[in-house]
Amino acid sequence: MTDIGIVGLGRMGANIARRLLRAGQSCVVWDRDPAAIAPVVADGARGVDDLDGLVAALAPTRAVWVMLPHGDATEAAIRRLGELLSPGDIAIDGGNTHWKDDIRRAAELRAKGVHYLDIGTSGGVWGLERGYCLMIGGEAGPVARLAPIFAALAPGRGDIPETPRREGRARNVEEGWLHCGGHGAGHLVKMVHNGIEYGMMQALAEGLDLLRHADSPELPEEHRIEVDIADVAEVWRRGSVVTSWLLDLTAAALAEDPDLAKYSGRVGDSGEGRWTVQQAVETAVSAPVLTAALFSRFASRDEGHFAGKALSAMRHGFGGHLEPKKG
Ligand SMILES: O=C(CO)[C@H](O)[C@H](O)COP(=O)(O)O
Repeated sequence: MTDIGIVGLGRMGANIARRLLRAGQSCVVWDRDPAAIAPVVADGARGVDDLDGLVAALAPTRAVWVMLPHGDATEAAIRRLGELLSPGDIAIDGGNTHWKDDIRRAAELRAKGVHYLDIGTSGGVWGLERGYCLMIGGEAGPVARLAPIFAALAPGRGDIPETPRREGRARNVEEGWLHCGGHGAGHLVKMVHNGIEYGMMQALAEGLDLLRHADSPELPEEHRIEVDIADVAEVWRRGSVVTSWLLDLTAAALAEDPDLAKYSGRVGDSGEGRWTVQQAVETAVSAPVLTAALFSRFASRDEGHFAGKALSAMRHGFGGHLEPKKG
């Protein structure tokens, strides 16, 4: 494999470049922030000043991996790559783009003979050490060409036991990378992965919240139980049915501070949960857990809290119940 280009050296892109460099793959890297380029160059990449320079520095046939926030930044980079790349080259979007955008872009790039792959990339800030789970959409040819890149980025088999009765299926899946289907399939699978992530996170958070409040003054005294949720999260990591990486991360955070005081309780979102719920509506598939998890994030923001005010107004209206104005 010749050099690969990496565009965007944020939390994900820089470590993707580093993991490839560690595997012996040469990389040409660019970020619009020059300060982000230098540390990756120090780790062995070749830095360039702009996207044009990146494409010029790569030998045909090229592969350029864009790892930018979804939306305008990614769209602009892919559009410019469409102008710069030559027939046979491959443009990759490894971010969290909506899969419908992939279908449109792939058609636009195909008209110029440029291949396009959408790659859902999971592993977060731990990917450098643990590897990245890759969910790939696009034509089989470019996927096969980049197989060594995917193998280097993926976690590998590790110590995960083999799933019985998988004989005859693609081995690379067990190493952590999957060609999910045609254009858009990679980001579709990643979108739903993130929707599931919301649901799992929400379930853990609600369960721990219940235990944290098991000594609530709402309960009669003889029913109040004090629970150390940092220890509960830790013990659940060991052989329980709910073991998971999300639980590992939760246990680590609770060990540091059982009150999680550095967080406000306001939970953001980057869009994939919303798209998952939209997908559920468009396909008439019932997804109540994923939807509730998304809506719970919205509620966490307490912006205006108008619904609560409306409820109080109705309670006041029909029952004379008075609720004090928030202080
Ligand atoms: O893709 C990811 C994890 O798989 C990203 O961390 C993403 O930001 C998570 O989604 P959100 O920001 O909406 O919680």
